[in-house]
Amino acid sequence: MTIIRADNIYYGYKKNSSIIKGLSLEIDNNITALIGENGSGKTTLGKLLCGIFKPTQGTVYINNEPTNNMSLGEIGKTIGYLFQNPNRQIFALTVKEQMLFVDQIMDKDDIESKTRMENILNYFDLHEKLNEYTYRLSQGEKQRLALASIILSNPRYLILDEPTTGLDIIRKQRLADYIKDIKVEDIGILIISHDMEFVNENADRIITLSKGEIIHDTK
Ligand SMILES: Nc1ncnc2c1ncn2[C@@H]1O[C@H](COP(=O)(O)OP(=O)(O)OP(=O)(O)O)[C@@H](O)[C@H]1O
Repeated sequence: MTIIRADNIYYGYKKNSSIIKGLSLEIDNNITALIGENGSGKTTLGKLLCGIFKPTQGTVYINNEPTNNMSLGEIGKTIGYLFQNPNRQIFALTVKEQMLFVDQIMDKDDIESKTRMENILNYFDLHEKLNEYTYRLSQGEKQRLALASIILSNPRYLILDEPTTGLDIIRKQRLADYIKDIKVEDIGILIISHDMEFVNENADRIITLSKGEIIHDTK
């Protein structure tokens, strides 16, 4: 089932120069990896697919709906995006506040959402950090908190930009296990990564980008 579709999209940061050049792509709810050399446009494409950027030409569809006029909030109900730098995602003073912020947005029954929050924090080994200031967390802990808070909002699809950066071997394995677990729940994932070992072990499909164009797709 196609979740995200890009139809002949273009995007550039400067006038008359495109980073993404007439790219078309269909992504289903599998585990897809997006690889390519530095500067090939992976992060730019990830941000286009989740609506942070709007294409200068062409259209991105989510569940067959064009996203041109959708707000980031609307898209965010379906797609969760993990920034390459977790500092861009973490804005609350403490771990608990970061998680509760998402919770309040979700507007769910208290006990149910509290249990869900605790389970997710346990899963990412953050339960003992509940009252910790976020600025005191290590890079790997920030990465896990950013991911935990996205997952709490229950997205149908996840875009993870360099999710293994700053993770040790055990945490990387935990992330791989998590990816397998949520695949069972029918949540699709796009992993943007340079970590070929992680990609080869976990992805069902590998898309290679070069100079803003798809040059290889194992689908
Ligand atoms: N905010 C920006 N303003 C101007 N140019 C930008 C901006 N962000 C990215 N670029 C340029 O766009 C191109 C693609 O960048 P992008 O971050 O999408 O590549 P990437 O494949 O994710 O790279 P990396 O593997 O290094 O993370 C690069 O040449 C980069 O310098």
